[in-house]
Amino acid sequence: MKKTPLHVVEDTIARIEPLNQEAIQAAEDHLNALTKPPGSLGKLEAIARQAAGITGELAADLTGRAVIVMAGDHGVCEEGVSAFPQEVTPQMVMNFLSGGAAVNVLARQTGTHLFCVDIGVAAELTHDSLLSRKVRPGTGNIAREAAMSREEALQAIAVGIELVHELADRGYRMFATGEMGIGNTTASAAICVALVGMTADEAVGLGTGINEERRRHKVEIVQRALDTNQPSAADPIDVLAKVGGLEIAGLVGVILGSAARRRLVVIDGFISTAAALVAARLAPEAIPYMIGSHLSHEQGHSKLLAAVGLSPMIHMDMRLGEGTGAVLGFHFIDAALHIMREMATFESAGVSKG
Ligand SMILES: Cc1cc2ncn([C@H]3O[C@H](COP(=O)(O)O)[C@@H](O)[C@H]3O)c2cc1C
Ligand SMILES: O=C(O)c1cccnc1
Repeated sequence: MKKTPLHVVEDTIARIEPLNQEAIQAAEDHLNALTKPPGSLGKLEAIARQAAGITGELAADLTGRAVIVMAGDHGVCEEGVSAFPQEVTPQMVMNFLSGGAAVNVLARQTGTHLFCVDIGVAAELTHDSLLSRKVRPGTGNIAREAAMSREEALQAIAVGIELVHELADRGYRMFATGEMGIGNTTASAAICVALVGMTADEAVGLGTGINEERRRHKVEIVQRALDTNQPSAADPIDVLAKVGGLEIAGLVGVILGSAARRRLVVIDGFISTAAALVAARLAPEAIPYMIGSHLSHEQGHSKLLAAVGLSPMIHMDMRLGEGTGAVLGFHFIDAALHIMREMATFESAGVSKG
């Protein structure tokens, strides 16, 4: 009998193990034997320790890597919350599939395979490389109704989990989260208000580039979404279903699945971090498998990252999404692993210790 989405989610969470402390200690000992003052490579050292704790290896080969771009539409677009129309979502999906989006370029530079999933685009899409896993064609308008049912939220999480299992079985060892969905900074801001306790004004940013007047309107819409739906802060799936998004739910699954399969998962910007927060609230044991990539220019990202317990690797003033920041972050993970593999030790180089 096929497992229900609820079982898939529960089994996945139950499988998440703590990091390998012995491997972390071995990485720490190796880092301290290298020709540098202890700790002087900062976050590169933290990444090396984390990668060791996840993989159980001193310097794992993480060349098999994928960015998973979940695409879904948002009913709340009818409230005028984005600078761009909803049709851009399917149009960008086709752009990902033909290799022309920013994330494609950055993925190619880091040897990353891109998988694009239609988990909820409000248009019929067919393409040989598109993973068609539509749970429903777009969410409900959260200013008036729930984004989706609880069952649909669980189904979308299960889509992400099952994809990670499939890719992990095919040899992928590291994942990046990516998304496309016009209107999804509104849903992400609503998640921040519901789960972090930020005010709508703190959580709402400019998204694709609205002006301050439209941002004020977006704040009101987010507040209305919370007043209408009354999500329960104690129940992350309730929050996801009532004010979230299908692509956000899919990414919750990607993150939980990565943790269950002991894969490092690099979290992109504001929207991906909203998914990371839901995953963290469902399964705090998944947090050690996550790495924050960059600090998005989107207002609220810094508080959101802190709520998950992540510290971004880079500050590039980016505010695009798609997985761009996460894939860029792969360069730094590669840098950390090269240090582990190639640097001389005090002993091998004949350098005196302090
Ligand atoms: C051409 C284009 C490409 C994008 N790639 C990612 N996003 C980003 O912008 C959207 C969120 O912003 P908002 O909530 O303001 O709509 C998401 O689709 C996100 O991935 C894009 C947006 C546009 C216009
Ligand atoms: O940080 C992000 O992910 C982001 C910010 C603005 C618009 N789209 C994505």
